[in-house]
Amino acid sequence: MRQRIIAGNWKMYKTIAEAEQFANAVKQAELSATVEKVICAPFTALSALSAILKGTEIKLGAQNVHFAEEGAYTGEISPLMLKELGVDYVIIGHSERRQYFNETDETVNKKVKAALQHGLKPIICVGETLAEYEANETEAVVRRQTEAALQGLSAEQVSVSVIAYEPVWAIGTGKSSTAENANQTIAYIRHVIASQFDQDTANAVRIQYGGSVKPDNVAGFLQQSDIDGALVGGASLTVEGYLGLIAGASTK
Ligand SMILES: O=C(CO)COP(=O)(O)O
Repeated sequence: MRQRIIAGNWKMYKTIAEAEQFANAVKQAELSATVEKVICAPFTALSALSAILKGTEIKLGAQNVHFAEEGAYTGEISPLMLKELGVDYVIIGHSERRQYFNETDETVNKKVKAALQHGLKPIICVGETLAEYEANETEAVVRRQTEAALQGLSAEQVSVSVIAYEPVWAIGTGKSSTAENANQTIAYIRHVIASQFDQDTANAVRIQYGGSVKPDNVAGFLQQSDIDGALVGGASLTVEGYLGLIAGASTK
């Protein structure tokens, strides 16, 4: 049985003070132990959050990482720096980074390998654009992105990774995919992994859905056969929203 995982992707929101306020509020709450809980915060807030959340079940994630340990890469953050901050997960290949910052399937693969090499668990984002969806290219796109991201990994490394299927047309729009359609695409991604590696690895890897997930729809996604969690933007920014997502993900 795969453990459910809810990750909040705060994107470029929350100053350190706002992040501290959020963390101090959430750590007071009774949280379901069955769901793995992650907050992917801006780099600037990671140190403060690490101190506040130490000893709680809430894990820290980053939203990007460079593939080099160090070097002349102005503005970048290395896996070593994230590990030093107590970060467990790192989002790699988010569609906003593919769209605005030239992230490619090749750089995603390099970053995934570097993250795993330094003990970070990648949350690897795949998903089609609206144009690709309307052209019935969803499966071709997620196959290409998944195979490229996982190329050269061991079965064990894939098993500890997380994939996030995020149809770009559902991100920030309020128009999520249906639970059934999301499950169909995620089952296809699992099939791709079974072909690239083996069925046991495909059965072990956790695959999230992301794209307008809210406390009032998260349970519907998690009740699907192949969906193991959610990667959530907007709804994870408030304490009430984040707690609601955890509660919704805890229902059978
Ligand atoms: O991009 C997302 C998470 O990485 C989804 O964002 P929303 O939940 O705001 O649609």
